[in-house]
Amino acid sequence: MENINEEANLREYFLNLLSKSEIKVPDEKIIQMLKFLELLYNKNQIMNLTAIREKKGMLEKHFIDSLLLTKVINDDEKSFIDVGTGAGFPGLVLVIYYPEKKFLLVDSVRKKIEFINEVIKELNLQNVTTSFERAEELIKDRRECFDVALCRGVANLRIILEYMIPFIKVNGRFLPQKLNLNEIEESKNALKILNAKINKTFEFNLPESMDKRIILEILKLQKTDKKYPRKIGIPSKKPL
Ligand SMILES: C[S@@+](CC[C@H](N)C(=O)[O-])C[C@H]1O[C@@H](n2cnc3c(N)ncnc32)[C@H](O)[C@@H]1O
Repeated sequence: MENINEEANLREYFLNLLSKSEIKVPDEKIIQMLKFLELLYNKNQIMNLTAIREKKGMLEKHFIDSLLLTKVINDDEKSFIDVGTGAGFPGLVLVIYYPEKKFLLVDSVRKKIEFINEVIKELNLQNVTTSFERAEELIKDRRECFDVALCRGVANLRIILEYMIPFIKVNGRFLPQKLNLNEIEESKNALKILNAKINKTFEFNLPESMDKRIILEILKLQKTDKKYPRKIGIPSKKPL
């Protein structure tokens, strides 16, 4: 009985967050997202997947935060890569939200990708593949393949620009999520070298905590020189 009540409460809480954020999600996808939440919560008891340990916090700070991207993603964008997806944010939430789009979720830590593979199997998701390579390695067979690149919480903007811009097609978009605009100034050199520009910044507040969230829209203007990204570890040790 208690379980049924908890489930109903959480669902109500999620619906309320979605409504405050003006994000519409059909019923069958809500059910899938709540199953993903349950799997994450249970796995997080035995393995450190996220520092947010309670379900309501996960719903706001992981699920709603990931879904903010739906306000920026366009219908004609079909192929996505999420690097450093961790426990699946933002990528796996968007896999559920957009069954007609294709996703590649990447993390260098095998056990995180194994968790994601469990969720994919459990929810029978068909529009996603995964890899536990590092971005600097994976690029060799995925250069300029994706309409959109995603990356949340991985590293400073100038570092992730070097990881991500090479994956995107010319005229494609990189949509990193950030907490503030502080890293833009020091990323100017990286943007120039990688032939990319910041086109827009979108600002949001999470619906409960009111914490600020930023999504940057970065356009890839021309092909990236094949020497980028540099070898494993160099982008983070010696950022552009
Ligand atoms: C702080 S976690 C963020 C996870 C998730 N994106 C989120 O926002 O909850 C950063 C993740 O990036 C991964 N990572 C860092 N550098 C990477 C690289 N070069 N290639 C692939 N994954 C990387 C780490 O293994 C880690 O899981």
